[in-house]
Amino acid sequence: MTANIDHAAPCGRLPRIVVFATGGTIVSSGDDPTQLTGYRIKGLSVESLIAGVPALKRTAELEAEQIANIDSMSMTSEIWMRLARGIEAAAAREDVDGIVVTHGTDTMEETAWFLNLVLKTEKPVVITGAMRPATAISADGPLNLLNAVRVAADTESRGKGVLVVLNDVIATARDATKMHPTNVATFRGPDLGMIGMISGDAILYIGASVRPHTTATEFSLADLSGLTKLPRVDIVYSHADDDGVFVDAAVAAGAGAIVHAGTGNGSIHKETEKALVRAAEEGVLIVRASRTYSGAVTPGVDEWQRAGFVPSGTLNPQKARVLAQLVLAKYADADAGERRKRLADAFARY
Ligand SMILES: NC(=O)CC[C@H](N)C(=O)O
Repeated sequence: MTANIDHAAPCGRLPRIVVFATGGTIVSSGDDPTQLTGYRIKGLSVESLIAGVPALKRTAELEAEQIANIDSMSMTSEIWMRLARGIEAAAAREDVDGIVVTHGTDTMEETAWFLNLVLKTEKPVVITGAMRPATAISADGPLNLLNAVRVAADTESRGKGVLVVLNDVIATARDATKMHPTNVATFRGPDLGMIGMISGDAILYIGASVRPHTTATEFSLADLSGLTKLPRVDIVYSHADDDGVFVDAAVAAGAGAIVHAGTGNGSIHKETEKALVRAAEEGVLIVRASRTYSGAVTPGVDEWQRAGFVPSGTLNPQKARVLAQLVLAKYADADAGERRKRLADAFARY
């Protein structure tokens, strides 16, 4: 069904959307319009971004809140928690119809996935950013922001989980993945996660995620109330000549879980396997993900299953890491066996 923004405003007033800004390319500046890489955040604020898109005024009543102003490769779980608390407070307000988050694209998928698992709201939460800095020729940020606000203002976007909107695509937080370092069509790939599109000013949904999200997950901000950051989980990336050095380093650094970004179907080098089995025996949770970035990782050989390694299914390594962090946070007091069972259940469910 098509919903046009002109028809989405609740009874005679413009929808009220709260924009939470965290930084990213969308507020970055180059030295001149042709500088498309190597730019930096140089003091542009979310207000200046909004002021540069006059059409926003006709689309929604906007409120802006700056949560951070960083490049998202330096994102932290401390910011995630602050952001999630801000969103929940805004979403609880009766006069607020939707939420937009502006964010760098590097870790956008991780932030979106975290929010998708913990937020307890049916109101639309849309995350957007840009691939070209605000100063660039053909900057993509202004239209992405306008489209994100349109999607957040559309009543059809309610209850769909956190949505990633970039380059006219509406994708689920679960499946959207950054696939290109510079192209504006970076969120794409074999498992794109696209459930809708923006065509002109029309918003067209063509699907929905069947995995539980937001109000239907076991996770919430209440589980994280005593924490200033999420538990440590490291990703170890496999390759020829691999060995257990980084696994041992992760255990020594206090990792509660390790996500192994294996070759192929979550495969593990025989030298690394010894270190992972040792880590599992010490109670560290082990997730087998894949560096192939598509398809599903299945349970694998008997030895891996006996050691309690959990296959990541269709979650990529960085999203598997976030899910493992939430399991560790929620089930911190459980014994190792129970925690591992919760982890396996979470990967099967979400
Ligand atoms: N296109 C981008 O947003 C990437 C720029 C920056 N590295 C960030 O993620 O914030």
